[in-house]
Amino acid sequence: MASDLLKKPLKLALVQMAAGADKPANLQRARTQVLEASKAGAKLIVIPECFNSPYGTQYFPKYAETLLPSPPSREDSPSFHALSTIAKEANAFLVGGSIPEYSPATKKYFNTSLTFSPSGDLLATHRKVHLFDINIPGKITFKESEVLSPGNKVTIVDLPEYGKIGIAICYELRFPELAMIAARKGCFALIYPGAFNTTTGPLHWELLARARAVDNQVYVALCSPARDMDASYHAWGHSLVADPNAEVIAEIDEKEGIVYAELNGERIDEIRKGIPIYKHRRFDVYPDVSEGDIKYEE
Ligand SMILES: NC(=O)CC(=O)C(=O)O
Repeated sequence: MASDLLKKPLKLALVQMAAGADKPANLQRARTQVLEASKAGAKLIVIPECFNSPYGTQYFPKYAETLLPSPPSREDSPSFHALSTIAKEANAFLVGGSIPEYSPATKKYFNTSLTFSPSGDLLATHRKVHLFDINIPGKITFKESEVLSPGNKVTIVDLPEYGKIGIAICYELRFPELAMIAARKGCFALIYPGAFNTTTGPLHWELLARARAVDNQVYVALCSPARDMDASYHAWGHSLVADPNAEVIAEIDEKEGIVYAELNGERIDEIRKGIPIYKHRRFDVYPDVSEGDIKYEE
């Protein structure tokens, strides 16, 4: 029996690519690796957070592109046009990691993810809602809000013929509310382009992916850049997929490569039938965060 959440099996690929200082080279690298994933049969392909630039507040203004009005011109956003073309060439849904965005209207910068259909049409834009501002003395200090402004919407994307996915970026994995809202609005998977680091990654990356999966009984996919020890930010890597039972079903180390997983709606149904938390919730005792005044894009 086909699942209501994911109507047919879907091959997912996470492209853990290296992203350096040369933007055209990053775009070319994304193309080569996305096409490789599509040749292997992937129909939903994800690339990492900040795939067109090094990750760091000092780089965002230089690499930022203007996305509005949409579609932007090729001069305003070479990455938008590259992603649209790559999705079409790959004949796959493409979650285009994220890029630094500049809005001339508001004079603000954002960390923005664009998702394209297999025909190259833009399906969704997600601006990182929770900015990564942390200070772990002696280890890592990072303050996205020095340069970036936050987005203000939950993003849910309908993939025709398959079902819905929730999209959020990196640090947002730490906010269970976003995941709960997307899952309760009917998503079969939560997709996070992300770039944890060698301080937070070892303890939190897999833990949080498995936590969001077990909380919500959905697939969770995290796609990181490959680690570059010459860069100012050392990405954790370890792109992975957790299944609805919180089992890691595919994972890579810190080097470049592609992670594949078959997503199956019947697996979600089976897990929800065995442990029916969806039926046991007590919204007479506590509120349902997926109801009420939520700003989301669907
Ligand atoms: N880079 C991020 O947005 C988040 C991260 O590294 C962490 O939460 O840890």
